[in-house]
Amino acid sequence: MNSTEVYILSGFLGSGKTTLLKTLLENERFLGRKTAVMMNELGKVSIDSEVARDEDVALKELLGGCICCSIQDKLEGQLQGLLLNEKPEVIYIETTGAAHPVEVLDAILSPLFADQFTIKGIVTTVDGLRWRDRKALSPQLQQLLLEQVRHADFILVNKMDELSESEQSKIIFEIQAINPKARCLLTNYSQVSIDELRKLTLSYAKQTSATAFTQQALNLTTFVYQFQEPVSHSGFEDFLRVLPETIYRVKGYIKFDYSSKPYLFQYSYGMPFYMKEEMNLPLNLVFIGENINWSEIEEKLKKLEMEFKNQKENE
Ligand SMILES: Nc1nc2c(ncn2[C@@H]2O[C@H](COP(=O)(O)OP(=O)(O)OP(=O)(O)O)[C@@H](O)[C@H]2O)c(=O)[nH]1
Repeated sequence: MNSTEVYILSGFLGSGKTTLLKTLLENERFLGRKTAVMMNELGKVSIDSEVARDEDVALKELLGGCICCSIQDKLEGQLQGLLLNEKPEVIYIETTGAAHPVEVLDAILSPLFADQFTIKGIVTTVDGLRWRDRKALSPQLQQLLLEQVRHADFILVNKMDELSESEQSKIIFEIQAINPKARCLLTNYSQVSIDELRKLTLSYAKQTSATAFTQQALNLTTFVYQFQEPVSHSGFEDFLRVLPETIYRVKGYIKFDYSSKPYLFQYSYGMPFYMKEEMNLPLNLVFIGENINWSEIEEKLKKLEMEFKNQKENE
């Protein structure tokens, strides 16, 4: 099955995410791809959704909370519904301006279907004026602006028309200093070509050295491991003990040597958590991290599975 491309549109309130979505949907209409949109708004009533009122675009709205915290479960259900019923080739997820990028990725990557996605990247719009005057914001909001820039893979410094040339270069300089890996573009009304975005890739895939070389280096990356076998619990604990600190999140289902049912496993900033499940679920483990060599992680997990298999054969 072809995997669905997913783009996360992040950015502060009023920075131009909906305008960007409009641009992208126009591009998609031209390309003729089956497109779906998920919009998340903090309020109970959607204001922006008419952007996607096109019979060719499947639209899901998540209202009344932020996907990165209060309505994660609802998001999972809606994404699964979209995948099953609409089978889109591409999904655009517009987050609320208050969302933190790591938490959004976390919310989207359900172990039930993460292997059906190719997360292409986090596209962040920055309101140039807001950035210029950011010192007037509360420290928390300044921090959120910074985090949205730091974790982005593609940054649109928007509302260029409102800035002088020297302000434009100063902002680009500041943003590139915070996130040198992201592509950074100055835009008016979030005008960007979809071809530029399609060059992004955030999900780990086995790469030949040639493709790895041409691919853009990204900050946050994701990786899905599919277990074929149970593993030893103590071996898995050893694996966790030496996980790099920049793996922020691991979640999914895992089977241990002593139980026929899988466990839901959650790991957040160094803390593991296990809960026994009553039914068999796909044994996918989803990882989110920064600057990680995922092939090393993959090798270690494979080794754990092999060890269990060999041990069983010797019994
Ligand atoms: N002057 C100027 N205005 C812009 C530009 N891009 C967007 N806007 C305007 O800025 C306002 C906010 O744009 P949106 O695209 O709705 O921003 P958003 O990030 O979706 O906003 P929220 O949904 O509130 O988070 C709208 O009135 C846009 O027309 C730009 O490049 N220049």
